[in-house]
Amino acid sequence: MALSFRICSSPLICRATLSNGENGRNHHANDAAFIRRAADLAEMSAGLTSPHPNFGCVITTSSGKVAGEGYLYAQGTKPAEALAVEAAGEFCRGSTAYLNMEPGDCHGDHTAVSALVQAGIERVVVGIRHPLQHLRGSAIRELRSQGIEVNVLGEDFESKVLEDARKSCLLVNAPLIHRACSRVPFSVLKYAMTLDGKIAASSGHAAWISSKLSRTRVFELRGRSDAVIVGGNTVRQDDPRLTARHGQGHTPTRIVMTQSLDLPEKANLWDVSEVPTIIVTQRGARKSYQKFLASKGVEVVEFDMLNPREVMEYFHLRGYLSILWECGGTLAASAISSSVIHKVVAFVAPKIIGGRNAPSPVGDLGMVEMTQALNLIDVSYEQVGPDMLVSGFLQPIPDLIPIIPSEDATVEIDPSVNPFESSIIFFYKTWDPYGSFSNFSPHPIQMPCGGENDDYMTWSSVEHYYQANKFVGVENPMAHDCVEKIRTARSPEEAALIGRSTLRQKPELVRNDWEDVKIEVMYMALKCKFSTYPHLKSMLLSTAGSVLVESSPHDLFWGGGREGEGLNYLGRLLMQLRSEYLEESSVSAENTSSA
Ligand SMILES: NC(=O)C1=CN([C@@H]2O[C@H](COP(=O)(O)OP(=O)(O)OC[C@H]3O[C@@H](n4cnc5c(N)ncnc54)[C@H](OP(=O)(O)O)[C@@H]3O)[C@@H](O)[C@H]2O)C=CC1
Ligand SMILES: Nc1c(N[C@@H]2O[C@H](COP(=O)(O)O)[C@@H](O)[C@H]2O)[nH]c(=O)[nH]c1=O
Repeated sequence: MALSFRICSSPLICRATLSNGENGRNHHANDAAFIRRAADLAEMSAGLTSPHPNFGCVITTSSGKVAGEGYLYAQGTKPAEALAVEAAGEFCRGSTAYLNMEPGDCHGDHTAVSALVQAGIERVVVGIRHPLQHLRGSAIRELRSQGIEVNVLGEDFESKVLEDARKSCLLVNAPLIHRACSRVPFSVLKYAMTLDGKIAASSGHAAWISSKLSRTRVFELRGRSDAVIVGGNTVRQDDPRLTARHGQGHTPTRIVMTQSLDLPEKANLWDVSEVPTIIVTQRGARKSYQKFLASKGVEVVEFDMLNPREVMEYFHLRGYLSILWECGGTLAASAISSSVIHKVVAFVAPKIIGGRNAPSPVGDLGMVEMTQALNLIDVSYEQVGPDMLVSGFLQPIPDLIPIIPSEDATVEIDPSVNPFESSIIFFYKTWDPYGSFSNFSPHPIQMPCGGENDDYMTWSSVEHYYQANKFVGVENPMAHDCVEKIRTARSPEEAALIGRSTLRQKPELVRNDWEDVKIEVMYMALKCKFSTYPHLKSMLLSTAGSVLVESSPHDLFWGGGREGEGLNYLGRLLMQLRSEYLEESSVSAENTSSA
């Protein structure tokens, strides 16, 4: 909803003009289908290039026909948006572009945004905002500043079918989202298991549990990972190659975690002619053997604390986005306990191997009751040849809902605020540190009575004035009574109670234009309050640069809501007032210096 209002002389009759934007559209099903298509396109480079931000773009004409598509092949190649614009040609004009993720123009590169603008795209639908904070929101703001209508799923319009489409956008960039929200790469634990829960025979022999088809899927999984990691014991037992076997495209680095460095002189992994191998080990382990490995071109990295989290934080710093854990149960248990595993992929083969000591996929987690079991979420089941592929998440993909409500509008109101750098000042109850910002604070205000004469009326609080205005100007004696009852209410809470209950029980007493004017009414009351009390005005000015959020968990219009899903209009109006005061003081400072 785009809202513009002009500042009027008297609040009682001022109108705010609502320009209803795209919310009226009910193309949700179409939007969802094309966003899902964009997410599918974004996947196209997986396995071909090193994991990177995955972008897909679908351009559709006003009649809903696909005019052009594109996806980002690899970092530094032509953006998906530019490719789709090229493919759509003159059909771009007046059309809609669907993006699984906000364009990632970075370091001054505006190729994606300018491609859409110059092509004459009229509307852009975005699955998710860019997860990386330094990029988040800038392309959306740039597109809007060029007059393009931009809808962000989950922020501008809600619906179940769109929620599913949005989920596909989160999934296709899970590694990037995790990079934005944590200091470890996105990790998938993958294993093949017999029906009786073994990952090898009691002898340690494991070739093969899963079918050829399943192992082809594993090669794909490896291809979309930056690295594959195993424990020392798996190297000793299997002498694995851990390659993607696809002949072209991306080959993941192979990592071995070993405390003892007790590894064989000869191993497939020491052949680094095509794929690098990195050994991560305890500091000081077997120095001579380290030299031997180095002579083979195998990189050795030492850790004081060799544990999965330290190792993952290290590879996060090396820019790895996605790791495939193909280790045995011992290391798997350690990785799960360190909560570095986000997703589990298990190939269950219809085989029985038995063996009391045969190894299982996950070693000791210290759990003794079934109620302690870790439940996977978003579990999916797929038959792959004779095997059953069960995959699910141990940790949900962070949802990226703005950490502040209405982040775009916030930046528009007060450009000095960076939604992700600035502090956020929450206020709600009058006894909070910034409780005086609340409408319930006991600061009487003098407001014009409206009409010809310049009479003023005293209201005990902003809340009294705001609630009474719901019923002002309604030709009904009951409405007049209501205004009087609210005006004389002994507390702001009482005034709010009368106003809210009357609005619910007797809607016919509410003025017709209330939805149009309520923001203006509130603005004028706040302007009066902060102009009347200098200490309140200086308190407001002292918050410069911070985001102000009324942390009401249930008032999703004036408040910010529990997870920032509220519109936070009270916070917005206070930030707008603050900007105006700051503007006034900088203008008067200039005048005095030039005088
Ligand atoms: N079916 C399947 O999908 C798979 C089956 N397997 C099978 O599983 C068996 C190997 O399982 P497992 O013995 O559990 O081997 P792991 O792959 O779990 O390796 C365990 C070794 O990892 C090293 N390590 C380094 N840091 C840690 C840590 N923080 N916590 C735990 N271990 C650490 C140690 O090596 P070190 O001793 O050198 O110090 C440890 O002995 C083999 O038979 C193999 O065939 C293995 C992988 C997949
Ligand atoms: N046995 C077994 C798996 N074992 C895993 O695969 C590794 C061998 O990989 P490579 O040397 O590239 O063929 C081995 O070390 C272990 O990590 N994987 C599976 O998908 N299915 C199976 O049945």
